[in-house]
Amino acid sequence: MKFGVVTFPGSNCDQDMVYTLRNIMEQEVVELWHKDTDLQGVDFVVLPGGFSYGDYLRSGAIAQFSPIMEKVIEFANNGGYVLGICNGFQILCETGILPGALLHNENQRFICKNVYLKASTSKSLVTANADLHKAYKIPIAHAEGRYFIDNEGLQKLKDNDQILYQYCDKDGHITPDANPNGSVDNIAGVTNEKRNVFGMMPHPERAADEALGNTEGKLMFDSILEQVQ
Ligand SMILES: NC(=O)CC[C@H](N)C(=O)O
Repeated sequence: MKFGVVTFPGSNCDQDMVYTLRNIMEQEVVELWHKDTDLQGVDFVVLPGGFSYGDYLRSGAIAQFSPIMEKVIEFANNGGYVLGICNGFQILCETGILPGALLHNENQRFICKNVYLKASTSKSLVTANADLHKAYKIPIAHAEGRYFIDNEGLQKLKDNDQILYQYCDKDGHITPDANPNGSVDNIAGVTNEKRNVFGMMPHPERAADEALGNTEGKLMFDSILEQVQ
């Protein structure tokens, strides 16, 4: 599969993503620049984590207007696969392709630590392989990760089975104590109604290499490749 990883000024997880896709998952990867207006025929676009445009105004608020985003939005609207990790998720919410918004963490601090996640549905490319009863240990690193959506939007997410991941404790219980940032319903990731766009705050690409001592994030990439190929 041919992946395109977009770098914005201020992205800092782009090379982690390129490394994981190219070296661990052994896929073809095209490195795309925010000023590009050609997706070079990729099958799957990834918007990586970081601080695009310095997180000015709000994380993702400026990146959504990058030249490449016009193409990414067109690609997504035509059914193309798009995955946003952390800042990528923030950008996708800013564009409105994904529902909801990412607000400042409840404690108003940048949080960098391992958390536990549970896949909430197996009906998606990224969670198809997940054991719905297992808590996966994946790192987070963000200041604006508190997922917010109004009650009507939340109901719609639930009715359409669009919640991908929820924060939980190590035994898989979804409790307020296991919620690192104050997200509505412990939500850590969502998909769109058409199920071709995915966003999540945790970083599976930082937990995919044995050298890092945790490969629980690799499952998500395995899942994507198994479903699409
Ligand atoms: N690792 C990331 O992508 C996090 C950066 C993000 N802009 C924030 O909320 O702090």
